[in-house]
Amino acid sequence: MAAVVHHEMSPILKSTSSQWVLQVALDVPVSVSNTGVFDYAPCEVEWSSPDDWLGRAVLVSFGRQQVVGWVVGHAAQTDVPADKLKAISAVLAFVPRADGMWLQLIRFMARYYQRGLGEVALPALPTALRTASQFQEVDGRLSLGVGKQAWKKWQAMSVAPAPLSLSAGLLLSEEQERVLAQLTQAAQAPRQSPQLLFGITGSGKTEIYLQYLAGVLANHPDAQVLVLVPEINLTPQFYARLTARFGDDAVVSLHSKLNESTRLVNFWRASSGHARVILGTRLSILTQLPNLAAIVVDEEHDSSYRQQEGVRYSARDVAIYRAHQLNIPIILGSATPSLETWHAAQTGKYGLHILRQRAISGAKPPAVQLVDTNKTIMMDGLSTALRSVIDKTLAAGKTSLLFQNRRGYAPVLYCGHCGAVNDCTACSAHMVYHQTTRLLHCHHCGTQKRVPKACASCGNADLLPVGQGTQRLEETVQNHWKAARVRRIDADITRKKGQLETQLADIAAGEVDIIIGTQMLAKGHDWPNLTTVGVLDVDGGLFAQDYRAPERLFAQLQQVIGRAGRGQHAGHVIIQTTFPEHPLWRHILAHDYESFAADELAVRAQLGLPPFAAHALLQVAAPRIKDALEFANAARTAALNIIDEHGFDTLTINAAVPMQMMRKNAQERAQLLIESPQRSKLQAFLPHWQAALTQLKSRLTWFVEVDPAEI
Ligand SMILES: Nc1ncnc2c1ncn2[C@@H]1O[C@H](COP(=O)(O)OP(=O)(O)OP(=O)(O)O)[C@@H](O)[C@H]1O
Ligand SMILES: [Zn+2]
Repeated sequence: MAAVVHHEMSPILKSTSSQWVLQVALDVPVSVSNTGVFDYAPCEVEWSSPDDWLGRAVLVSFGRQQVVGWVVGHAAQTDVPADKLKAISAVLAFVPRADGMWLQLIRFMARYYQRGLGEVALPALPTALRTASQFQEVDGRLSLGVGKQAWKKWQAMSVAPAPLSLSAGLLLSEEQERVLAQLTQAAQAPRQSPQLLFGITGSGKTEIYLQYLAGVLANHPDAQVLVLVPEINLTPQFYARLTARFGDDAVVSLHSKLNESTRLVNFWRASSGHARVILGTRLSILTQLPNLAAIVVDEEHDSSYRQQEGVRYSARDVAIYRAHQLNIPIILGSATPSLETWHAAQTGKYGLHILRQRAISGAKPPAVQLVDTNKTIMMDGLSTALRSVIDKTLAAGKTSLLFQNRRGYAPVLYCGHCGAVNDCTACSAHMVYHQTTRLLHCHHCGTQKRVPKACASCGNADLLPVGQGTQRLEETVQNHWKAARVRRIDADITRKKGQLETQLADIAAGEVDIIIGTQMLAKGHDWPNLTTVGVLDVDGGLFAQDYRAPERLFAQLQQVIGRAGRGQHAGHVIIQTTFPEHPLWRHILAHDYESFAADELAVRAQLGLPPFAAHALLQVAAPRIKDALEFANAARTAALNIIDEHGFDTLTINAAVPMQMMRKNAQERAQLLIESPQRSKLQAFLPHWQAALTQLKSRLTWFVEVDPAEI
């Protein structure tokens, strides 16, 4: 395993002539350069072999700017004329050198997701390290701008892999013990395969991860382990459990809400091999970890693992590749596995380990009751049954959670006179009325505007907020239960620094009676005092168009239901619905993921949808839909030509169509879906198509998403 060394600040050296050129990956879109790799001459360094350059972060001039890049290869020749070939400006010793495995990972991602190497590789660095202007020349040496203090702090740290200070784990239940033994056994196999830990909510998966990882870390004094969680707001609780078990010095977290200085130090600690336990959100899967020995992906089904900007990848899938590449164990944990993972476990491709009971003895899955809102008197969205359960919960000194997956006050501001609603001018969407800011917000493009005094169409001054969001629910609840301590948790409160932390701390301290929250709250949290959950207004999800909608809704409901009754006290869940006959409820009432998954997989198999097929989706955006469709149709013709020429016979090229939400951010969007029952056929086709698309030389924005989240 690699030793940990501290880097000196690197000298800036002038160029020399050389027999070979270096290939440097830069973060430019694929529409500019298919590969994202550019040739440079080496600058003068103490190393003699071109191999010594591999994996170094460097500063180079590109156009009129200095930019940061990675050296990913070298070659004997270049097409760049000698007088045009520029030399590398400096080697950035602030970035630990990447090893061959990491370069291979980046290559795999670029190929699989059809993007440039630099587009994949550069986001692996904290912003301060990939921004050329942050590097300043002082006395012939490079110094870091904003990161200077962080660098000093890191330089003062011990360079060796951090020692663990291990605390004893909990005494495992029989079931946990058995699963831990199975996982340990699986880790002995000569060829590792992913292991699915399918455990109901509250079954003690986290404790198993901790004890499993303790074993891995004890095996080797340098070993590093990576724990992925889907959401930043899950990191504080998880971090606390990790540091309590492994010691403060051994654990770092990596996510985008850290301040730049902490982010830098944590990045150095992780990428140098110093930190032993790395807790991160999806972006951390790109971090170089020289001694990586095991990976855990918690809530593996969660859609937050999909990167939706820039290179669109699934961090879960990249984690699986990374484990495969290094032949190290990977555990995928979930109470509601993704159907892809479940299918792989059913067919024996992945190991399967099941926890059917709650970890705390006596704790049971909560009783779930459906309330037919057609047949009951509703008061401000709350049924009589729900109100009376909340009354009882309050009287018992316990906590209730109301799940309302829509933030803001009301989703529509409606003119009672002419029926006009307030729509976003840039998106095909209504603007949501927010009472806290007294503004209309577009949840798609972020536009905000003042609430109009009167209807723009007819002048009527009486505009009505219609429908319910979390803010309105908060108001209703507080009016109804005047003495109750009510807290709302949704994405809006996270904008104020520290507010989320305070709210979560209040809840954990048992100082909250009624919690109102969106899906942000639904997962992962462990509050023993929470006994009652009310689910409001999820009917929209029953009839959504996307084929993954039932899977998402089932997972979301299982998660939110799973927050109730985790301690010694029985839980009670009330779901309000206008469609009590919908088949999904049968599985929910029975807490039966397996029957749900079997039904859903049968549908997918019949329709030839993932995991029984692979998808790639072209998305095109233009000011006018006509132009977007024109490009998508040209892309379709190009695809058909490639199939004619190369004979990729199993591919289906669908028609180019406007996207379901056509307008967004003042752009109109079209899409084109390509399907194949065999992933390898689709993968073989994509590079040809990507090259053809680049040839179309359009100024429109377009990209291809491999394994798209939604179609
Ligand atoms: N062996 C054990 N003995 C006693 N308590 C345990 C044991 N294992 C876990 N617990 C406790 O049970 C509760 C639930 O465990 P944990 O949060 O790990 O469940 P989980 O399976 O990760 O749940 P979820 O999927 O809902 O997040 C926690 O309070 C945890 O401390
Ligand atoms: Zn908008």
